[in-house]
Amino acid sequence: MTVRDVAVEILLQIEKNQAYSNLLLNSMIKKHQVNSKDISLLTEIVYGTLQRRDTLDFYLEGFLKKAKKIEPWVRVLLRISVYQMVYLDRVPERAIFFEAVEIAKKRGHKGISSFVNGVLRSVQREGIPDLNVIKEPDERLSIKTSHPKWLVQKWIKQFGFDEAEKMCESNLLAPSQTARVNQIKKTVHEIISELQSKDISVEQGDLAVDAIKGMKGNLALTEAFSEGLLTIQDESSMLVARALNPKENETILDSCAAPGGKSTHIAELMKGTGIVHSLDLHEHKVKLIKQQADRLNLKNIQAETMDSRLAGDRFTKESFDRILVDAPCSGFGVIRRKPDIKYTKSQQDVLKLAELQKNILASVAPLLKSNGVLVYSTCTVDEEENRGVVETFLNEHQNFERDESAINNFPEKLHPYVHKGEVQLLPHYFETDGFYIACLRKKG
Ligand SMILES: C[S@@+](CC[C@H](N)C(=O)[O-])C[C@H]1O[C@@H](n2cnc3c(N)ncnc32)[C@H](O)[C@@H]1O
Repeated sequence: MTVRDVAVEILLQIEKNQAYSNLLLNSMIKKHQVNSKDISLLTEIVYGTLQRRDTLDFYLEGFLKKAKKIEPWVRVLLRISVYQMVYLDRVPERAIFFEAVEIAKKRGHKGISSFVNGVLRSVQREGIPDLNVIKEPDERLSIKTSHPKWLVQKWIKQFGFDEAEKMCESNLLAPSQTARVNQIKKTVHEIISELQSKDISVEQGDLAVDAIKGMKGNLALTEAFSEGLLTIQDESSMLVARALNPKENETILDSCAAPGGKSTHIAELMKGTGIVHSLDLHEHKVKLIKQQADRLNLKNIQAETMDSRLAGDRFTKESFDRILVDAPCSGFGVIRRKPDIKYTKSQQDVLKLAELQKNILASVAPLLKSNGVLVYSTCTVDEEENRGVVETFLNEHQNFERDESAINNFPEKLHPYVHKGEVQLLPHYFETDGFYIACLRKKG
């Protein structure tokens, strides 16, 4: 199968089965033994086409008017072809046309291949339509950046038009790769010079003191990763354990812990002492926490499969020094990494998730000691989750208050975004994931 054959197959499965783009891409690369030089083109076509799906449909609309019903695979093929024509300078148009026609012949018949050829030739001849013909600003932003209109309208209401526009545009960029240094084993400077001596160019991160950035290629394949010196993690996520601020020998609950990014960070900050109880609802995901703890040689993590809404049946009241609720959320902060999120998540999902987050917080709150710290975090930017959930929690739990101590020690460049013990990072502020962190304390 050629790169474009595989791209059509992946995009079709995402559409039909709502498969996760990142997981499916990795498994298809393995299944079809895509060679390393083709992986970047495949990734670019799959993510680019997915990121710009609605824009591409808008471009194609005028050329498809006379067509009766278009089969899903034909639409996907046209989308990837127009994506390459419009956004990828280095791919010659004759290669795009030739491959599109070959795929259409293989998957369909001669009639379909002439149809595909005809549509693409018309796009080439007449050019793509100007997006400025869309008069309504919210509709134009929705089509231009390929975010559903309800979400664009919600973000305009929440952040204002300019901020919403910046966020939608930055969601189209490729995510950066950062890693956390396991500071039990090496300092950030030691790791940087070690990697540089192997011609891997890296530098210190911008926001988190544990971060290195700028690496190209797959970090999971490096020696430093398999030796447990590094964990791939976005810098915004690294701020969560710093906000929790665990101390050596403490007892910590991480109530939604898989795949273990933050549990392992907490365990590292405790230098392998004390205990981190890491819960997750799904058994297969709990295995991932154990794998990460083993890779990093962390003995102070105890991972268990459990619904954290039932944690009160398993643990005694007031038994934890600190609790983290890194909650299941809509994920609107990680659209760069998982573009499918913007098409699959609905406002109803947001409301359900906010309810689940409130229930998890309410269940774990009694397990925290007096003066203990509760951190609630999400990788979303949605106000009905995030701030809305914290406000409901504080109204219903008068024995809790906002806690500014740890979050005020964040690097100075974050200060404009820190307010009363909470921080909302949007992806365009520092090219990180969009992330929300709130620190609360149980009154003594
Ligand atoms: C945002 S992810 C956690 C990421 C993790 N903290 C990390 O840094 O790697 C949310 C997790 O919550 C889990 N989850 C969802 N509902 C849950 C529940 N009721 N109890 C425990 N875990 C739950 C999901 O399986 C998912 O792994």
